[in-house]
Parts: sequence; C-alpha cells; structure tokens
Amino acid sequence: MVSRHLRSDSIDPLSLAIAPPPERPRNRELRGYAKRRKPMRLADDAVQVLVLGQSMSGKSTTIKSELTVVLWPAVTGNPDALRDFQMAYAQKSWAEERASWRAVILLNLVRSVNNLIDILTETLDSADLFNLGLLGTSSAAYALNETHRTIMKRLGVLRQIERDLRMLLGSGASEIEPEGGDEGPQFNPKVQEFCVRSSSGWKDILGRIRSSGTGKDQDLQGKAFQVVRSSQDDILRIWKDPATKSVLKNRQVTIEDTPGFFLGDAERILSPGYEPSDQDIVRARLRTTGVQEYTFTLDRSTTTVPYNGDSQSKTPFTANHTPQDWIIYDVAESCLDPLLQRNHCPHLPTPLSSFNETLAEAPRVNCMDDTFALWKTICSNKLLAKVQIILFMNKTDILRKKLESGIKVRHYIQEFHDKGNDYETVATWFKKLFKRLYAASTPPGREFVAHFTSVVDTESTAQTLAAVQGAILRSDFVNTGLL
Ligand SMILES: Nc1nc2c(ncn2[C@@H]2O[C@H](COP(=O)(O)OP(=O)(O)OP(=O)(O)O)[C@@H](O)[C@H]2O)c(=O)[nH]1
Ligand SMILES: [Mg+2]
Repeated sequence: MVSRHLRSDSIDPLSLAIAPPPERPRNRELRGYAKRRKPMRLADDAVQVLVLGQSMSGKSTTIKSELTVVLWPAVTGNPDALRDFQMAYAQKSWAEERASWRAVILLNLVRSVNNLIDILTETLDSADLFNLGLLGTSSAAYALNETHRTIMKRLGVLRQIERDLRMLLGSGASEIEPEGGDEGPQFNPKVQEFCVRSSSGWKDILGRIRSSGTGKDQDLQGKAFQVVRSSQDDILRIWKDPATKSVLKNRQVTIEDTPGFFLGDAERILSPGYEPSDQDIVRARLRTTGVQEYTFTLDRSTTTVPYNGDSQSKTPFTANHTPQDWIIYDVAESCLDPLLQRNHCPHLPTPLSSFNETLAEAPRVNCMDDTFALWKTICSNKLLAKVQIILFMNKTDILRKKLESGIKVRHYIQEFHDKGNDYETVATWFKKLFKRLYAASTPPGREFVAHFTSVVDTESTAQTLAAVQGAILRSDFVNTGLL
C-alpha cells in the first residue's frame, strides 16, 4: 500500500488513556459471524489464539509463517513433524498448495506494474498541464519521453489480466478505495485493494484454484502467465529505467515497500516452471475479510520448546504426551466484537512503520491513531480481562528503512518532540507508549508482553513465535488461568 502521508497532531497518550474506547471507522457487515458459525468440538484445554489488528498489519502473514513455514520446524526441530503437520493441516499435498500460490503472486506482480504505470501516467499528465501553462509547478516528469509512453501503452494489456486474476481468485472480490478527502501534502496514487470474502481464508481460495484442474480457470491462469511473460521485457525496462526511479524518488514513493511487491523478482516469477518459495508465500498479499479459522491438533509428545530470552519462563517446556487442539482465528476488525465473547489469547500485530500513513478507507485517520485506539479497546475489554494479550510490534524492517531515509517521526506524531530519529529511540518510544496505554486500561496483574517483529523475516519470526508458543504451552501466563 502506498498511503497518503498526513501529519497527525492528535496522538496524545494521556487523552487516549482516559478517553472511552472510540468508535472506529469500520464496516460492520460481518458482525453476525459469531451467530452464524457452527460451534466447533474442541477439547476443554484447547488453545485459542485470536490474531487481531488493522488491515495490512500482517495478521495473515503471521499465521502463514506460524502454520506453514516457521513455527513448526522451529518448535519441534523435527523435519518429519513439519511434513506431518502440513499434511494434517492442509489435508492436501504441500507441493500442490505451494503451486496454487502462483496465481496470487502473479496478481501481486501485475498489480505492482499497474500501480507503477498509474504513477507514471499521473506524472506525465501533470507535465502536460504544466506545458499548457495550467499547472504552476513542474515535476520529475521531464525524464519521461515518448518511449516511456509507448511502453506504458503496451503494458495496458495488464489491466485485463488483473481483472481476470481477480475473477479467478474469487467472484466475491471487491475493492476498497480511499474515501474522498483532503489531498494531503504528498502524492497518493489511488490504492485499490484486492479483497477476498471467504469463511476459511486463503485455504479455500487455493483449494478452488487447485480443484479447477484443466478447466476454464486453469486456462485463464495459463493465459495470464503467457500474457505477462510476453510483456516481460517491457516490465523490466520500465521498472529498471532511471527516469522511473527519479519519478518515484521525486514523488517520495517507496513502491518496494508496498505489500505484495514482486517487481524485483519478475524474471524469476515469469520463468517457465516457476514454483513459489516459502518466502514468496509469506510476502504474497491477499486481503481477507471476515473471521478465518485454522485448527490443528498438536501432539505434545513430539514437542520440545526451547527457552528463548524473550519468553517469560526460564525452564523449557516438557512434553506430556497428550494431544492438544489449537485454533487460530484471523480476525478482521469488523468481526471483533462477537469474538470477544469467547476466551482467547489475542496476538496483535501492529505495523510500527505506519506512523506516516493514513487508513486506506479513511484517509484522514493516521494509522497509529487507529492502532492506539484498537490497543486501548482490546486492553480495556472486560470480556478479555482474564486473557493474555501478546503485542507484535510489526514491520520493523520498514520502520528502520523509513527512518534511515530521513522521514521524521515528529512530523507526524507531535508528542514525539525532538527525540532522536534513530530506530532504537523510536522503537523504544513506541513500546513505552503501548505499555503506558496498557497500564492505564488493563486489569491489575496481567503482564505486558510485547515483541518487535518483521514477520516476513522467517528466521527471526521463528524465534519469536517459538517463544510465544512455548510460553503458552508452559502456561507461563499464570495470572490468566485460561491458557
Ligand atoms: N516488509 C514487511 N512486510 C510485511 C510485514 N508483515 C506483513 N507484511 C506484508 O504486508 C502485507 C499485508 O500483510 P497481511 O498479512 O496480508 O495483512 P493482514 O493484517 O492480514 O491484512 P488484512 O487481510 O487486510 O486484514 C503482505 O504483503 C505482507 O507480506 C513485515 O513485518 N515487513
Ligand atoms: Mg489478512
């Protein structure tokens, strides 16, 4: 997502702490979820994990990492357990599932190209207005010439491919567009998000692609690859062109950090026989709505949870040879309320990197304002009073890059004042702020548990998730008595 940059003058920790939980600008269409879903038969000691957070915060990515890439081998240290787990969980061959991500990754790639073309087109349009004397300021558009226009025109064929892939991945797909609003001080290419409505998430979608066999859907996918492959030279030329780079720099657009960015891997993805890697799957972007459930049974007899410095206990978990049901919910914010009526252990990924961004669906609302409001809502919720909350302060890699590129936190968060703009200072300040808000609203005795994460970095995420799961299994969170 490339979001409009807005200053936020309204993040005041004290006001946030004493204000009632605010009404948040979310659609409520899926609120009825809890009433509609069939009750599941779970063991009494089932571990239930809610993954909550803003759109784009990394909820699904965390679960993808947790379920298919990172946690299992990290926790068990046993490659066979990984295979067994994937078989049991996905109930289809892992190789087939991996292949199904190709369509999603192709859609991500095509969308990156189309977004790039939008930016260049807008730049050229503004240059035309300037030449006609209708616009007072110039831009980096002069680096673009007729050759660029011709390539961009040829790449127009990818619009239809994007539509075809959307259709293939879900007829219920819809787009979220920013609501009108002020133009903001910086360029904001229109963000159109792909959205999947499904009761069981990407598993459903991938299953559908797989089961389409040699039918129409398969032809569509094959044709899409063929068309994009035939545009490969143009894609690479426009992306690697110095003029494109200078336009992006001038517009302060870091397209590389947008979700589902695969332009840098176009050659690999478009090569014959391409198979998505684990890292590709973790990076792939598929917007989801609703509540999605992932259940599996963990055989604790094969489980060894190593001690990790971040965890709460110094003793490794000892296997007790009993199976344990796990159920993980990927929860869209709009579905939060009904689920709060059950006992769960929420994980909250919050994107720290969004301090200079605004919500796609409410372009006047700074993402960190929204994050703090959600945090306060969760911490103060009476139904969650006895449930351990684990905060993932996510997207630290992007935060680091933004700070290194010179973006100043104080320009967006007044309360940050003139503190150092280095990663350590900023990250520590955010953590303290979360902790302060937590202390102001949490029931007495519940501890503050938070981790800095970059969930696309599978190695470091393995450590964090292993520590978190280990702490849950060891019932470190004794105060809650529920896990
Ligand atoms: N660089 C970087 N990208 C991340 C990180 N976490 C998630 N992403 C990317 O951000 C995008 C959004 O992540 P998702 O997991 O789809 O976000 P979500 O919270 O499930 O979003 P919704 O489905 O809209 O609710 C994906 O393309 C991820 O690959 C991170 O720590 N660093
Ligand atoms: Mg998601």
